[in-house]
Amino acid sequence: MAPISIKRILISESVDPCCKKILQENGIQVTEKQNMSKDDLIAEIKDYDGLVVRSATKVTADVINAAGNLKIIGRAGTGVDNVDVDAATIKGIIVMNTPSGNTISAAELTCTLLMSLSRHVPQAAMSMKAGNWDRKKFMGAEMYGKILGIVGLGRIGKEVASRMQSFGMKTIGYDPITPPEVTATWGVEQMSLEQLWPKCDYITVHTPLMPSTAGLLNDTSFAKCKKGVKVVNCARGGIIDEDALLRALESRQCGGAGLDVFVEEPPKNRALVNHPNVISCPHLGASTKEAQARCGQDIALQIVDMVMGKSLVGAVSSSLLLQSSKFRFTHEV
Ligand SMILES: NC(=O)C1=CN([C@@H]2O[C@H](COP(=O)(O)OP(=O)(O)OC[C@H]3O[C@@H](n4cnc5c(N)ncnc54)[C@H](O)[C@@H]3O)[C@@H](O)[C@H]2O)C=CC1
Ligand SMILES: O=C(O)C(=O)COP(=O)(O)O
Repeated sequence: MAPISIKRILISESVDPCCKKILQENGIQVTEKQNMSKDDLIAEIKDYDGLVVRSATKVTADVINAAGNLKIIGRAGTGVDNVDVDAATIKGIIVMNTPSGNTISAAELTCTLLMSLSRHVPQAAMSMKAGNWDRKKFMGAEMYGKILGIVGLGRIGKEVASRMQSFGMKTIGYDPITPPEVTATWGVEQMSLEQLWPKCDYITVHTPLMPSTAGLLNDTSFAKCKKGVKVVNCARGGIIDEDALLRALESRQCGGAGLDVFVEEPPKNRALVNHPNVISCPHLGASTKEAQARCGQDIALQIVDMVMGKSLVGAVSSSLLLQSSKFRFTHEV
């Protein structure tokens, strides 16, 4: 592809310092400004031809339309649901992400939440800090022999499967794109969601957030689950409907939830976070030194490649492609 001139980039979140270093070494001027309001970003963006974000910056149509010179939006991470890709595409702005940089970290946090749910580790730790020694209250259950349903069998779903298999869990799953013959080689038996819901002791979701996955786990699907099913959402807030989850927790249809992500971050739904059977994190799936270093480096190198006219690895070229994350990334050399 033809080289694209990028002179000034705004990094609007805490991205690993290697990103700035690589960009600067390649002659790009970099400004870092965090915690900007939407109005601040709208006022600021017109001065830049590149923007690097994580998940907190909402790159809405307003922001994109205010950006006279913007040529690229780089997402140092996986999900691009915080970027209006349609609006960017209309303006010819390239959106690219670094989809594999945080896979292992997100999978590890998912497994941590699954295990914490089974043994009440966060609740027990809080009880200890309060001076208690309560061995009866925190009776747990083994993971061994239990059934884990994995909804979304992409990069992270696959890594979660292999890790939880090592604890003796049986892994089943559903994905409309990854073929069952492929997941069978990872030890994951695929079936329809209707078949999956009633079988699972634990369910974890690993799809992107899009219209077809919003509220995937809702009142109707919870009603089809085993009583006491435990659920984890380390993907995106809203894939498990938060109001339905609270209702299921209150009726004990759901026995516990591990949540890393929320519809609004920080979450306004305090009843959910404060529920005794909910353990939660402030969107920490990708927050490891290793994942941040990879994502920071990958996004910088991808931008430099683009400036050099080398390739378009990781470009989200149209919103249509987003419908299926399998086809989200074009590689044009
Ligand atoms: N908590 C965190 O910090 C992190 C969260 N994430 C989230 O995890 C999501 C998944 O990441 P990856 O595994 O890397 O993506 P991926 O693209 O490799 O896998 C997603 C899978 O979901 C499948 N899928 C799409 N629609 C579906 C549906 N209706 N039902 C079931 N499966 C469906 C796709 O076919 C694909 O195989 C990201 O989109 C992002 O939102 C990713 C990294 C860190
Ligand atoms: O990569 C993703 O999709 C994530 O959710 C990680 O988000 P973050 O970069 O930590 O704001």
